[in-house]
Amino acid sequence: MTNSADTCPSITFDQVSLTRNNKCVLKDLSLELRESRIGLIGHNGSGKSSLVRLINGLLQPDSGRIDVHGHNPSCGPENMSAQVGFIFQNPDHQIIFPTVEEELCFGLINQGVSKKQAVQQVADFLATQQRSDWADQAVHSLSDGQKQLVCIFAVLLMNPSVLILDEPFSALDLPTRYQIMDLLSQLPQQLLMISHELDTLESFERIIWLEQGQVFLDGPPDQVLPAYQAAARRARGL
Ligand SMILES: Nc1ncnc2c1ncn2[C@@H]1O[C@H](COP(=O)(O)OP(=O)(O)OP(=O)(O)O)[C@@H](O)[C@H]1O
Repeated sequence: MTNSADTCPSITFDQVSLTRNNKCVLKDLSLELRESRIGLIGHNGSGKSSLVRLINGLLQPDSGRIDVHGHNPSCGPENMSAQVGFIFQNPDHQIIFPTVEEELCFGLINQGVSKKQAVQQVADFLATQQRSDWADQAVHSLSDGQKQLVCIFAVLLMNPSVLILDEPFSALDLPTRYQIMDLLSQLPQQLLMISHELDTLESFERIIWLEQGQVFLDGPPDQVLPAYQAAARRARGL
């Protein structure tokens, strides 16, 4: 994935702590995120998904301050949807409506666009993606990769300034993964991506490795990714 922008407005975490189920998940975390392509890695349970859910207000911190391009996510996910687009691992957790057109219109209508205008915007957008034939399709008739594309399209139609992807490739075959990586690489938005597939992060500008809710290593991919792989091998006694 190539970088499509230099630096972005900042996402700032200032001494943020988060507890879930009486367990400290993030500890006094301070981060300044300005790069346009940032990867988040770390073992299961290290706090990656929790961290990104703080950015769009799906979770609220116990203490500390978060600023997302000048917006405070304490206003909740509905109010952050214009700033932050969130793409989950499993598209079935995101898709609500029976047809692609209805699914894509939903966010726009929520933003106050009239139904007629939303339908037109969706048609125009699908045309730019050479997917006009998808409008009337039943979402359940699409493959997992195509459903993931629908989720990405739905988010892009809202034109957020930040895109968060939480393991977006785990259910996809290689050609579909490459297709989506190609699409993402061309976007002007700031992009934060959690991935266990390290090759998808190789061209990012910055990789943050979380361990037990704290930053273990933070730097360019050619430093952080090999260190992470070496640690994983050591942990397996290899
Ligand atoms: N829905 C939840 N309710 C309560 N606690 C949760 C929930 N999800 C996660 N946690 C807690 O938060 C901790 C961090 O989880 P999180 O999902 O942020 O980690 P992660 O690094 O994204 O893991 P993974 O790579 O497995 O997705 C977990 O160890 C767990 O204790």
